[in-house]
Amino acid sequence: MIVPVVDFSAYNLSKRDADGEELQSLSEELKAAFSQVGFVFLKNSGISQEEVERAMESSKRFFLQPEELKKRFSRKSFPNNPNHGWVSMETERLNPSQPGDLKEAFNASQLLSVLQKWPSSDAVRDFREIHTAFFQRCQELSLRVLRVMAQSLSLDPAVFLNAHQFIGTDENGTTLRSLYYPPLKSETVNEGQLRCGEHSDYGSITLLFQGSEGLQVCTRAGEFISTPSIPGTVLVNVADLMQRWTSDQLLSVRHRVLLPPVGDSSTRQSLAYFVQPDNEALITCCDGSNKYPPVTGGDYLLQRFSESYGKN
Ligand SMILES: O=C(O)CCC(=O)C(=O)O
Ligand SMILES: [Fe+2]
Repeated sequence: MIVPVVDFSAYNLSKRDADGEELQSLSEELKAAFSQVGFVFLKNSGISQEEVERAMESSKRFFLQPEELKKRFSRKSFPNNPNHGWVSMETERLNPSQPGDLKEAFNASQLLSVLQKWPSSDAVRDFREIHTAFFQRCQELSLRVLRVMAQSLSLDPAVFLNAHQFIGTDENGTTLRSLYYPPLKSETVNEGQLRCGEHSDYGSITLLFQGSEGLQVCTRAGEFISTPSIPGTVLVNVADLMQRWTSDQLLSVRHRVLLPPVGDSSTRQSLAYFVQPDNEALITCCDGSNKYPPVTGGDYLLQRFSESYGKN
């Protein structure tokens, strides 16, 4: 199994609308990828490699600051939005049966909230502006992908869009997460510990921009295979709530980030844009079946967060 590369030119962000025939063939390619592999590389999406590098470079300056400075922005220290902010090394376990992940992250969500706190010391003065702009570009692209996905299942093209109307506000949990995997010494790594434990994502879809290799994706036969990092593309995957929404027609697949080889002290960066349905959107199986009970986007997300961060 390899992750297919699909050309998104027909509905590229610089285009106002798409030609009907081109859109139809794009939707067929996406359906094949999402129903068989769960992941697809999109090329010519409209988000440039320069935009990705700018966001990664600004994040890296934040992560390289002393711990005390980062702590001021810790996740859970903002009562208005418990998900926003910095996550320190080994705090999160995406595979709850294994030790904490060897990564740091910064989650940005609810951009429009005036209460949101953003890093603003000299080294990271541009952090808010760059992350907000990148969030908005990812938002535009995700809505386009969701529209094509609805068409791929012969549904009303607006069916997924209607449940993603409030991205960026406090009524929607969509998050841009910048990830930094620091250099590791193999002596200090615990048994079973990874850079990012085996998991599937929670929401509707995820856009992932990787600075280097390291991601592995699980095949239907249960074997993890390494994916390349292809500059200029965005890796898109179906997440758990979308699999449930589509009554398992589209697959949310487990993935993980491996440790670097022994003696390799390189760092790794990625940007993950986790698209979530609106908190109040009621997700019911889109084929009209009752394979899964209806759940709201907000309740589903809270339940999944409590599993990966523990109860405290
Ligand atoms: O860093 C990566 O490449 C993947 C991260 C990931 O899968 C996640 O945070 O959900
Ligand atoms: Fe993931």
